[in-house]
Formats: sequence, structure tokens, C-alpha cells
Amino acid sequence: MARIVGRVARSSSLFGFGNRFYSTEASHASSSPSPFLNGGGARKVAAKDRNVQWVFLGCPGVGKGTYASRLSTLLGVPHIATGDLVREALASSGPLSQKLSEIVNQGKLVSDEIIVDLLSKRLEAGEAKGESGFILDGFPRTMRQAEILGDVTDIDLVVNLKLPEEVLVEKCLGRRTCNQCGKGFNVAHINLKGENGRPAISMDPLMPPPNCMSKLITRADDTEEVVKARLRIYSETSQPLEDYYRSKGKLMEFDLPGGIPESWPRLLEALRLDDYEEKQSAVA
Ligand SMILES: Nc1ncnc2c1ncn2[C@@H]1O[C@H](COP(=O)(O)OP(=O)(O)O)[C@@H](O)[C@H]1O
Repeated sequence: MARIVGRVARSSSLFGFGNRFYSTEASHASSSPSPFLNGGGARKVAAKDRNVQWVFLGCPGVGKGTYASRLSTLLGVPHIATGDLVREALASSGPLSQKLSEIVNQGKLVSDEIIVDLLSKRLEAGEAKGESGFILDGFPRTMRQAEILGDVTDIDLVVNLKLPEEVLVEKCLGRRTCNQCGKGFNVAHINLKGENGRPAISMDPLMPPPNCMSKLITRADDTEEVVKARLRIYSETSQPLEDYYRSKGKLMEFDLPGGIPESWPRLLEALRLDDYEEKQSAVA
């Protein structure tokens, strides 16, 4: 762990993702050629020459977006959420948007081809802007996606965030986004009693400021029925992914102890990033 985190975030370095998913340069032989890879693997850049390449796993509603976004700001790497890429594609007009809306509104997963295409384009656009490293949120969701990712780049660390299921449904139903500033909030009051060895969990709502209050929107797929479908699909697909990254020694399990005020410092400690800002300013 310390070794992984010790390599954290250099302010400028080579872009770590090499030739993207659609590389035509066969610079390493892939053991499981992907139909998306267009005939080969990609150059893998040594971890010491690039920023962190982390993945956040966790059920819908666990807070992957919140913690991945905070860490991306801290480490200076892009936070790339495939759910956001899907929602952007949904908001655009055209045949893809129609195809996606049916799938997403039922809580189902988008095909590996579509999701890899969206992610690939996002990474290419980032590379063109000089981005380095990434924190992926919501990808990979299937073993096929994990294999494709593993073919093209090295993942340094996979953080698996966990919360009891009762809390996840309430958190999804409480999610709100301001349609003007784009910030996310949560109006749910969580108060789960501790029982059978499980600690109590309480989370205060993350209320929007008054000027966002009248502009709040709820995601179309955050209805109780669709949330439950998403949780079911997640639990069916996540086990092999967790096992895969565990077997590679990359999985860090993290039980969230509560809301952001309790969880954020503990997560930084677990990642050995608690004194990161001080160290950065000492080096600068
Ligand atoms: N890696 C992925 N593979 C397939 N579908 C995805 C992937 N990432 C996002 N999606 C689609 O976008 C929807 C929203 O994703 P996301 O915002 O990550 O939601 P959540 O984690 O709350 O379910 C998912 O329900 C799914 O339809």
C-alpha cells in the first residue's frame, strides 16, 4: 500500500494511458485480444513516470463519485465517471441517446462496446489536454471491461467502498443535483442502528445552499424500483471483479464509517494520504 501511494501524483508527467483502447500499435501481445482493441495492446508507462491510475468500486449510492472527486482534486488527476459519460451521451440528440435511455432507465448495464467507446474518447480528449493518470469511477463493471483495461494499462490500486444495503437505497433516493452549478447533494437523513456486530451509521444530509434549492433535479434512474435493480445487478457482477483485483493484490476494502466528515479523514489515512497536502507544500 505504502509503495503504491508513495508514487502518488507528480504534477507533470507522461500520460499514463499510452495508446488508448483503439491502439493499432501492437507493442505487447495480449493474452485475450479484445474486439475493441483493434489488433493489439498499448504501451504501458512505468508507474514512476506517470500519475496515479486508480479505480473506485462500490455499489450505487455508496459515494464513489464524492470520494473519487475529492481525491482527484487532491492528487491533481482527472476523475472519470462512466455514469457521467453515459448521461452526457443521453443528453445529446441522436440514435445513441435513444438506445441508452431504454437501458439506463431500467437500471441495466450499457454494453461493453459502448462504454469502452465513451471512455476511450474521454481519455483521448484528456490526453490531448495533457491530462495524466486518472481515478476511474464506475469502470470496470464487468470482467470483460476489467480485462480490456488490464490489456491497455496498469491499475495501481482498486478502492472498494462499502456501506450496508439499507443505507444505499436511502442514499440513492436522496441524491439531488443542481442543474445550474452541477454540484451533487443528498437530502437523506441516515440513522442506522448498530446490531449483530455491525456498527451504527449515521449521516447528515448534504443540503444545497439556498441559491441551488429551486434548481435541484433527481436522476431519472434514482427511483426505488430502478435503484433496487441496479443494486441487484451490481452485486451479481461485482464479486468476480473484487476477486480478480484481490488476486492481483490491488484491492483495498474500505467500510465507510459514516458521512463525509467521519469517512474522508479515515479514507485519507487508509490511503496514507493524511499528510499529503503538507508534504506537497514542503516540496514546492
Ligand atoms: N462501466 C459501465 N458498464 C456498463 N454500464 C455503465 C457503466 N458505467 C455506467 N453505466 C451505465 O450508466 C448508469 C449510471 O451509472 P452510475 O452513474 O455509475 O450509477 P450508479 O453507480 O449509481 O449505478 C448505470 O446504471 C449503467 O446503465
